Amino acid sequence: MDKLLIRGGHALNGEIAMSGAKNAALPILCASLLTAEALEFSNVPQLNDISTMLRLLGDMGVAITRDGDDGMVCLDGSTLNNPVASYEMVKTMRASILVLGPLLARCGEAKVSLPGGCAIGARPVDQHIKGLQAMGAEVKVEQGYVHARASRLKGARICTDMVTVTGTENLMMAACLADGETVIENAAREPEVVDLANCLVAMGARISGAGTDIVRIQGVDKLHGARHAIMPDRIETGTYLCAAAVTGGKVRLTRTSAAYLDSVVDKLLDAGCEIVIERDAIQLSAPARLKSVSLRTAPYPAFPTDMQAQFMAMNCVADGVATIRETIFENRFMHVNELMRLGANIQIEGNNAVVRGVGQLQGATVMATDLRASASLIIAGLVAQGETQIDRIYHLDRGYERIEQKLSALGASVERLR
Ligand SMILES: CC(=O)N[C@H]1[C@@H](OP(=O)(O)OP(=O)(O)OC[C@H]2O[C@@H](n3ccc(=O)[nH]c3=O)[C@H](O)[C@@H]2O)O[C@H](CO)[C@@H](O)[C@@H]1O
Ligand SMILES: C=C(OP(=O)(O)O)C(=O)O
Repeated sequence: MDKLLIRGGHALNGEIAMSGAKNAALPILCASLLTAEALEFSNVPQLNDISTMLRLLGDMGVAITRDGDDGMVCLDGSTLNNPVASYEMVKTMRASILVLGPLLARCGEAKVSLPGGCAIGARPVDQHIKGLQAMGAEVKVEQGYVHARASRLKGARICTDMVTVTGTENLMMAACLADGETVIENAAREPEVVDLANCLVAMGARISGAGTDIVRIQGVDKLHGARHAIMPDRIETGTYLCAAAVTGGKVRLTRTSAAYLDSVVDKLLDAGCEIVIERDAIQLSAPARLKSVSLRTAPYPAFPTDMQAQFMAMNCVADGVATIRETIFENRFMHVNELMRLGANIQIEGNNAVVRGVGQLQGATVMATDLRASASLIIAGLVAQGETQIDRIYHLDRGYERIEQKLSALGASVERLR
């Protein structure tokens, strides 16, 4: 199993380009299930989750052409013949549930394994199922699989119990081919939902309100082929900003946008960083010592849960005491014990973590437990004295494209041990 060895103490300086967003690319690839015409996507990141999704779509009969080097992926759903997502596929990637809505809408049936819990929480999919039932689907959950049938879905008014990102995406895709209008209330406003909606509209869907909490979809008989460029990864961007901030560095991140990062940029300014926003780049200059910043995670446009662990790592070496409140996932503090192995001072009280900044972290061997926890350990390792070895980095390869090359290009000492 691959490990990462980091020799801390190098300030990150220079310029690197950001990749396409994992969490936009995953639902957008699933949109290929909605049409028999070809789709061409650019800026698709090379990540394990993307390979898993392409394998899953391939299993279902979608024809795939991928040019790894330039992020192009072409999908042709005219040969779709197997509306089934097996446990073997789904267990490695929760986002596989995103095939449920489009499969059902196009094929009239779908059999998709329940994703099950994961390190950060139970993550049920009851809202996805409730929404499809409201659209007239007959849904049974048996032997770990969701079996859904509907000769044609019917438009419906759906109000989800909580804001759910993939739930909104699944229902939005299903509604594109439903009979009549679907209204999703309490919809997720995440930029990735908007990117998916833009792609669906390019395919002929009739969607309004994406990016607000009420999305309206007027069903059409069929969708057609289209081209779409995946949006930049705001979480990858935020992660490199934190890495530069913690090491006292100065970086320019290109092929990205600050437009989706207001809450993160605000916290970095509060921490004492200087930030220059360009049209498709962001520059950050770190202060000699960061100030602690408290935060509370919540659905977009509030502070993203996917950046919580990275800010926790920054706060470990900042001046002062920060309170970090996680409100989205019930178990997203798995990185805390590992950060403490590096000398951090953190106390957990329910869904609050109180972080008291220390003068210096010390390198140690730590274990990555989930994707963003892994990122937080890298950030901590970059500023720790001596060597930090991070085990189980397969989590990292799900969501960060060429991370050791990108960090090395900024002057970090990072080595993959195989
Ligand atoms: C592939 C992808 O885009 N992943 C993102 C997506 O995950 P994902 O879409 O899985 O997360 P959700 O927005 O659905 O989850 C939000 C909360 O709602 C709960 N819930 C959700 C659906 C449901 O049917 N029932 C239910 O109880 C979840 O357990 C969680 O507590 O949004 C999360 C929250 O921004 C991010 O951390 C993930 O990176
Ligand atoms: C939790 C994440 O991803 P997923 O929903 O795919 O597990 C993430 O991107 O931080």
